[in-house]
Amino acid sequence: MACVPLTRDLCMSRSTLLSRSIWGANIHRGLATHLARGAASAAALNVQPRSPTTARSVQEVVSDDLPTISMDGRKVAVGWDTRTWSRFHNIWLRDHCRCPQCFHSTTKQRLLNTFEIPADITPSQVEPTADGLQVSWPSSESHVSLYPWSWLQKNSYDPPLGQRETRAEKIIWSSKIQTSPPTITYQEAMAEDDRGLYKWLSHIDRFGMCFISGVPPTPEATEELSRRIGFIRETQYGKFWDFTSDLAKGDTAYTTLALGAHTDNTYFTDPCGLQLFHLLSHTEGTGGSTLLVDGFYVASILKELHPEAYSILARTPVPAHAAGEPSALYQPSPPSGYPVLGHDPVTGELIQVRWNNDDRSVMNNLDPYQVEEWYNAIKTWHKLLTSPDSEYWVQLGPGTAVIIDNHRVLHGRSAFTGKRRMCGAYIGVDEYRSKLAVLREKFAANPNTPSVLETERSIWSPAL
Ligand SMILES: C[N+](C)(C)CCCC[C@H](N)C(=O)O
Ligand SMILES: O=C(O)CCC(=O)C(=O)O
Repeated sequence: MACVPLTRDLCMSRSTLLSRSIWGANIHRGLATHLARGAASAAALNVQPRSPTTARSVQEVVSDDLPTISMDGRKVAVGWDTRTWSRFHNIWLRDHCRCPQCFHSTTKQRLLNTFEIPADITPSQVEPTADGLQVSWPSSESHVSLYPWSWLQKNSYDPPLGQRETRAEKIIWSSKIQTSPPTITYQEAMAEDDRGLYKWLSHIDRFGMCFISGVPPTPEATEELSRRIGFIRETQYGKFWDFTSDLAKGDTAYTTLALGAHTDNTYFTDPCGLQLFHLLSHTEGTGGSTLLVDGFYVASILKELHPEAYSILARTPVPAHAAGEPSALYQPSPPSGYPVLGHDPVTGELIQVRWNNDDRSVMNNLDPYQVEEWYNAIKTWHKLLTSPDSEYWVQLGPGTAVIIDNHRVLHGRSAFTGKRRMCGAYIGVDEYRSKLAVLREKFAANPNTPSVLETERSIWSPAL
């Protein structure tokens, strides 16, 4: 649809211009997608109509269903309906051009030199099209950008429209989950079409853990299973671990001691994302049950019943160390550590639990007036963690592995006697979330559109 430039920064689509008496010539209707349509009033746009046209005529203008577009100063406003407008800075739009000159269509990396965009850049034309908002930029050779409406809605920042790629809803659980814990079979997990792998990772994403039944009771099969998700995260404990109570490594996991509910790697800046355990054998003794606790469930109760304690655990950094191996002395960066309850700085949602009281270092950063309330807070936290309502005890055995989200689910074990052989692996949180994102692209895409694997990954992928 050709554009008829009206003034420096305004344009009307030719058909719109010819077929309508347009209110405030810089207004046209656009694709309202699933949103109710309605006329935008001049007041809402803070725009002086170019001709004495009432808002009503704007409503009459709704012949096609494209959003209303307006430009004021350094922004383009998109009217999704009478109450819902998004404003995008010109420089922001230019910076996010996805044309092949500005954005590498294979590597999905920005090619445009952001820093050469004039601070006062203004479109020479803006036009709503069925494919999205089309913006022409003043330059020696005309440069046209196109922004799909759904992309603009997802990435609207003024205001946020709540259409961001939200993570799958979390299903928080108590000890009652033992009646039907999330489980997949080894065959499903290993199936080459990855559908079972997607089911497995979707369970982990929702529940924070998942059992895998029918696993051949060998370290080799367990390692192969772990690698289905991503490469194994190597640490001072090695890559794939196969351990017992021989203090082969300087950590109480390599003893017969009980381990209270904890998350691993609190001494790392970046604790592992997933941890898989498979008990290969336990002979000549008893005990060694596995403890699982949903840290998000316990945090939700703490927040409800003890908001002050929640707030202290959410803001007080906790130092930690791993110093049992002569060749290693781990502390997080910064050494002051991170709070027990970590939150998304944008959404405020709880996204991480970091808790290992055994690995906790010296609390030398506490506000002197905070010391006792901090200890009261962790006592309250511990009381909830160790309640029968929270603790899910399960006896693992050869053939049944369990994988946990180490940013959410705490684990532990009861003391034991005899010979007990456990194997497993860490997977990095980014490797886990990347694999889940790729599988979601493959399987959760709109069934009416070809799988993204048959086409290029969209340059409009919500993750980019
Ligand atoms: C898993 N594996 C047996 C290899 C090591 C266990 C290390 C446990 C450590 N205290 C932590 O909480 O991170
Ligand atoms: O031995 C177990 O069952 C668990 C050990 C443990 O908690 C760990 O390795 O982090």
